[in-house]
Amino acid sequence: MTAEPVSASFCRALPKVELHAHLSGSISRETLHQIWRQKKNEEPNLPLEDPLIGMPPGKMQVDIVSFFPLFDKYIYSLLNTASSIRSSTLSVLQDFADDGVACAEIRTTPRAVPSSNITKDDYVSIVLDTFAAFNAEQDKMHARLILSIDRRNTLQEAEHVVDLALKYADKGVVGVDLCGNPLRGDVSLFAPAFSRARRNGLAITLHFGEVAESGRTAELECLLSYQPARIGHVIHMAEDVKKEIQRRRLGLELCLSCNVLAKMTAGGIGEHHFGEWRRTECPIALSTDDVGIFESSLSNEYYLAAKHFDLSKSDLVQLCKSAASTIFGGEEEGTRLAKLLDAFVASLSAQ
Ligand SMILES: CNc1ncnc2c1ncn2[C@@H]1O[C@H](COP(=O)(O)O)[C@@H](O)[C@H]1O
Repeated sequence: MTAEPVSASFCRALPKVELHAHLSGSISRETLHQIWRQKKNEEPNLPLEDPLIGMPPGKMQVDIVSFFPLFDKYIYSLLNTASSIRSSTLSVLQDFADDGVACAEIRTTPRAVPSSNITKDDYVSIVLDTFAAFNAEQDKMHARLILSIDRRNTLQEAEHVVDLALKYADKGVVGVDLCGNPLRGDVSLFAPAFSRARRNGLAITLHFGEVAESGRTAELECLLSYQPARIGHVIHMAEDVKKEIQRRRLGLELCLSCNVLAKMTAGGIGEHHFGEWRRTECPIALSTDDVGIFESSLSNEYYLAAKHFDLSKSDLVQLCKSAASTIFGGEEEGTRLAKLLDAFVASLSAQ
């Protein structure tokens, strides 16, 4: 591989693996705008502001407190019909594929839309049908689904998410996640739900230590007792917890721009904890979290990592391999990714 510095086009061409992306947070501003325009045509008195004005591209200032209400108060009001859920899902998949993502495990929280007679089950089925149609149409990117339990859920709601994940496991659901506002909820409630998910073969990923308040050892030990294969963000925690993560070699889904822009970490990209974790044996999957909001694509995340941590082209290929080693999508998909990465390296050497 050439020793030239990493370029943006190299990062785009790299066959990448996206393992931590929230579906509704990954919708581009332009797609939200189009959905808004269509609704506004149908309903001129629509009380919602144009997303290009309400969430101005390149000028959004969000922190962990102002971030979550964006979904409940705004984005979900736009995604309230089967057709808007379908078209936004398709645009997210297309955007990841266009960015050179070869494998995407995208998560979403089952959401009922009573005004359109959409149950949580219908929602998952609409999303999965869109994934299936996308996967069938092209061979560049394979998309799988992870269902999220929201920290605000009751145990009964969490059990329903697990029911849906099991019901649709043979249609592309590969795991269960715990997400939502880290300043809310009691994660210990969900033990029976995660235990059932695991007993039935679903892989588990958990948002982990996103803010100091959710980084207390009691909470993190509880989360580790759910036997996650991967954990996301992994910012705030005591040294003993870090050691346990390393002992288990958990897969780490790390989101550079999201954490810096939402001020979940102190300092800039160069101070991100990616620098610390990359010296351990835990596989790392650089991920975008919510590219629709933070506006940094996965290839840009790789570019930023190269720039701020002095990584070479072969370091980035290794990073992709490390992400591929921690997918939930199974051995066959792992082999496909390994071949893609080998072919990518071979094509560079041939140049
Ligand atoms: C800082 N990053 C984050 N931390 C925790 N939860 C997050 C998140 N970003 C997004 N979500 C969760 O994902 C939902 C939107 O996508 P879906 O409707 O599920 O597809 C948000 O409502 C929130 O619960």
